Amino acid sequence: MNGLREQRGAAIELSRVSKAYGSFKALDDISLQIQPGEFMTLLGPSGSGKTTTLNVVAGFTEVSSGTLQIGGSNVVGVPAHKRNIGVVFQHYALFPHMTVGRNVAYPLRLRGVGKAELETRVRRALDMVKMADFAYRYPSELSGGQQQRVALARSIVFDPPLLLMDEPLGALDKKLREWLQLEIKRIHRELGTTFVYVTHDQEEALVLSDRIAVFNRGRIEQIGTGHDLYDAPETLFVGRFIGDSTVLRGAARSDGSSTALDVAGETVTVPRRHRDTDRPVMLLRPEKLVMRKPGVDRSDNENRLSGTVSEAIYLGSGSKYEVLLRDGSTGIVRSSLTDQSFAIGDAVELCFRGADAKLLADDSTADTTLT
Ligand SMILES: Nc1ncnc2c1ncn2[C@@H]1O[C@H](COP(=O)(O)OP(=O)(O)OP(=O)(O)O)[C@@H](O)[C@H]1O
Repeated sequence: MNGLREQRGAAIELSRVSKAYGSFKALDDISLQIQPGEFMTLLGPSGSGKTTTLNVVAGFTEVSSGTLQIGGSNVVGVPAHKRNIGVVFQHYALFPHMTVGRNVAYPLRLRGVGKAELETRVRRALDMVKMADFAYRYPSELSGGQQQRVALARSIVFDPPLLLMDEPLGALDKKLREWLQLEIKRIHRELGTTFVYVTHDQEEALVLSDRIAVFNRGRIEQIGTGHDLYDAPETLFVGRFIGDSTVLRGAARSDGSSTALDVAGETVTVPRRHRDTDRPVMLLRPEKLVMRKPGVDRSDNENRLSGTVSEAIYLGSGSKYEVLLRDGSTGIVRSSLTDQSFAIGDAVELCFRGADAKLLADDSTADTTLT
């Protein structure tokens, strides 16, 4: 038997996978490569295809077209129970009539593992999720978070090279969720197993993942590290889904090396050309915007937009402000404790350097699909 620590993760490769239900495409030509031992999160709004993708990998859903390899082997057509994958769902699905110990031992019994080895492995899996003291309890005697830790122990006890988790923390309160996120991260590090994790919560995705695949309407919009997605979103949907953002729209003009937008009579400029085919928008992260009282001097290459503070949210370490712009859209600014503070109703200017704005193609689905 290999120790848990020596377990290597499996590589996964989905290539041009589609899944249709009648004329509806739940997955529309998805390609995704996951490295051995990687923590990959599938992130997106409800109905975007995350669970369908996970179910395809698990073998619970067959693809309509495309290929799927796990550990270098083609597994299309291989039934779920022959794929040797650990799975954890949102609802704990422990057997209520079995103790914690027997629940965790179950996958080993199925595999005919002998008593001595079974006991060692169950103990080790329960140790890993810090539930060793609960081996003789029944699921009904555990809290939701404890049940989910037992479900996790049951899914790793047979050393699967791949662990799939579908919103495993979705039913838990925020504090517990944040603590278990760190536990899952630690377990991933200790095991070296490949983890594929489904969530609609972008903060959770940022905390956990090596890389994130952002889903929208059955397609993957972008795959990258949290840093890539925040700093260099390739689409407006990704820019809006990850982190806070201000989106500026208006009639566009390009003069070869720069693009200007007319936002309700105020012109803002970025030093880049947009693609001729695009209706361009500018996306700004809160930390790239500076809020000032109107009329304060500015540097030459600074853009400014007038607005009115519509919301002030105290965050402890600073404040977050929403600013109603002239065109009716909302700007989002973050300020630190040392900055000047503003009150709702204050007239302000939002200032930014053109180089700090992302120029992206407009996409009408980007606003409506936020969760
Ligand atoms: N068996 C099915 N028959 C018909 N449509 C389905 C079936 N399973 C899923 N769908 C549809 O496929 C789309 C993708 O569903 P999926 O469960 O993958 O979304 P999701 O991103 O995981 O969403 P959620 O976060 O709400 O679980 C949805 O529109 C869903 O209604």
